[in-house]
Formats: sequence, C-alpha cells, structure tokens
Amino acid sequence: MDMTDITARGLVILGCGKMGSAMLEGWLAGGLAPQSVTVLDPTPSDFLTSTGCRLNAALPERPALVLLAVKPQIMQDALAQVTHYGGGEVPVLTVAAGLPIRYYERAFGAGTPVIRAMPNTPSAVKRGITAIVGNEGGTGYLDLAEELLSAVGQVVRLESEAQMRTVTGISGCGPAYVFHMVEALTEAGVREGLSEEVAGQLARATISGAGALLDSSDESAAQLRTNVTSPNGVTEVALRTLMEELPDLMHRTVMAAIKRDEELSK
Ligand SMILES: NC(=O)C1=CN([C@@H]2O[C@H](COP(=O)(O)OP(=O)(O)OC[C@H]3O[C@@H](n4cnc5c(N)ncnc54)[C@H](OP(=O)(O)O)[C@@H]3O)[C@@H](O)[C@H]2O)C=CC1
Ligand SMILES: O=C(O)[C@@H]1CCC=N1
Repeated sequence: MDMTDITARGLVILGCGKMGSAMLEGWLAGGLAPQSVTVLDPTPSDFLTSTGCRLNAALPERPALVLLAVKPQIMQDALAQVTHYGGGEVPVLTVAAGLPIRYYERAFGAGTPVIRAMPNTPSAVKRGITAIVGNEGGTGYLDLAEELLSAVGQVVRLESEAQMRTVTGISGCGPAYVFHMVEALTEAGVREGLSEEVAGQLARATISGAGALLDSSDESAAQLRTNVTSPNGVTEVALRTLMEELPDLMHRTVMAAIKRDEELSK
C-alpha cells in the first residue's frame, strides 16, 4: 500500500473497538506509521495504547481519510467530533452497518466524499474481505479506499449501495457463523464422548485447516467436499443430514441479518 498521503496528512479513526482495531492491526503490520494515526475513542484498549498511535489527541487539519468505526446506534453523538471535516476535501469512510450514505451526506454536508465499506474481522490477520461503494464525490476516492483496505485482505466494489445489506449478512457477519460452527462441532464431539479440550482442538483445527485448503486450492468448495466424501462411506451419510437443513438455515440466517441491518438504517 502506498501510505504516502496518509503518512503526510494523517488518518483519523472515530471509534476503534473490535473492527477498527482489526483493520488498524493489519495496517500497522503492513508498515503504516502509528504517529500518522489519530484515534478518537473514550476507552482505548490495551492494544490501542500499545500501538503508539495518537490517542484522543488534537486532530490533524486536513487528514487523508476519516474512518468511522463506531456502532450505528451511537454514530449520531460520536460524529460531532469530526463533522467539521465535511464539505469536500476530506473523504469519509464508514464501516458501520445499516446507515446509508445519505445519512453521512446529511451529517457532513453536501459535497462530502463518502465511501461505505463492509469489512470483517479477519482483517486483523490480513485475511479480511471488504465491499465498498461510494457516493458521487466518493467515486474519486475508491482507488484510495481499495488500496488501504486491500492491505488487510480482498476488496470488492459493489454496483449499488442496496447490495450492502446482503454483503453484511454474508461476509460482515460471516466469521461469526464460522466460529459458531466450531462451537457446535465441539459440542457434538463432547456429547459423543470426547473431552471438551480434545473436541475443541479437533473442531478448531478442522475449520481453520479447511479454510486454508479452500484458500490455497484451485478446486471449488463443492469439489473439495466431494474429495472428503468416499462413495457409500461415512461422510456421504453424514452430509445427507447436514445438506438437508443447512442451505435453508443459512438463507434464514442471512435474511435475519438483512432485516436487522434495515432496522439499524432507520
Ligand atoms: N465487529 C465486526 O465484525 C464488524 C463491525 N462492523 C461495524 O463496525 C462498527 C464498530 O463495530 P465493533 O468494532 O464491533 O464495535 P465496538 O464496540 O467494538 O467498537 C466501537 C468503539 O467505538 C467506541 N466509542 C463509543 N462511543 C464513542 C464516541 N462517542 N466516540 C468515539 N468512539 C466511541 C467504543 O468505546 P466503548 O467500548 O467504550 O463504548 C468502541 O471502542 C459498527 O458500526 C459495526 O457495524 C462492520 C463489519 C464487521
Ligand atoms: O453485528 C454487527 O452489527 C456488525 C456488522 C457486521 C458484523 N458485525
């Protein structure tokens, strides 16, 4: 990533909890100078304090970017600290679920370049995926946003803001679905006779190993599944149970996320 502009003008992060810190961790590991980052957060974590970033310090006059990473429910109150950047010269990148671009246009004023992004927490280990979409003014900053966000994983550009709800339900929330699968697999192992420790180790290594294989292989997920499934063997029978219910369950899960995202937008 070319950090020249960010190093020279600075990056402001409003709210740096789980998601903000995941991205910041990836950027710092990629070489971003901590002194160029000003974080506004009422209760900085031990991680933040250890980074050397400027915490709750005076704001730079014209930062290269303002990142909004507070919860949508407190966005309104928190924004007052940075709305003076509105008007055109400073792009605003928000990762908040729900809130539409027009919300920020109202808060920062017309002409403010706004980019909406939906990242996920694997950004902390540079394995995130972030979807981005901008308003008219933000279009010129999509390259900058992509450059920054690709330092912590993959980036996809959306055709329309309306697609952001589905993205949130798939990849924004998705890591939680996968972590829950580890929990569920562990629980099944315990119920069928393993110790919590061994079941947990098996489940965790299986999910992360399958993820690594998926990442490094050219084969489709369906083919990788087939590779495990011996004809008339154990997996084939096991999958009958899982595949009967999981697609519909996953769809309902994503629909629940979309519905909540919609509620948060109001
Ligand atoms: N977590 C995730 O996987 C993802 C989250 N997001 C989005 O990221 C945003 C943040 O989520 P997440 O990181 O999980 O939430 P967190 O609560 O972990 O982070 C929000 C941070 O903002 C701080 N904060 C609270 N009030 C203010 C304020 N007035 N000014 C500045 N900072 C403030 C909080 O401090 P305190 O804890 O003291 O209240 C906290 O450190 C949300 O909008 C969410 O939709 C998007 C994609 C994925
Ligand atoms: O749960 C949330 O609201 C946020 C958005 C996507 C992931 N976490």
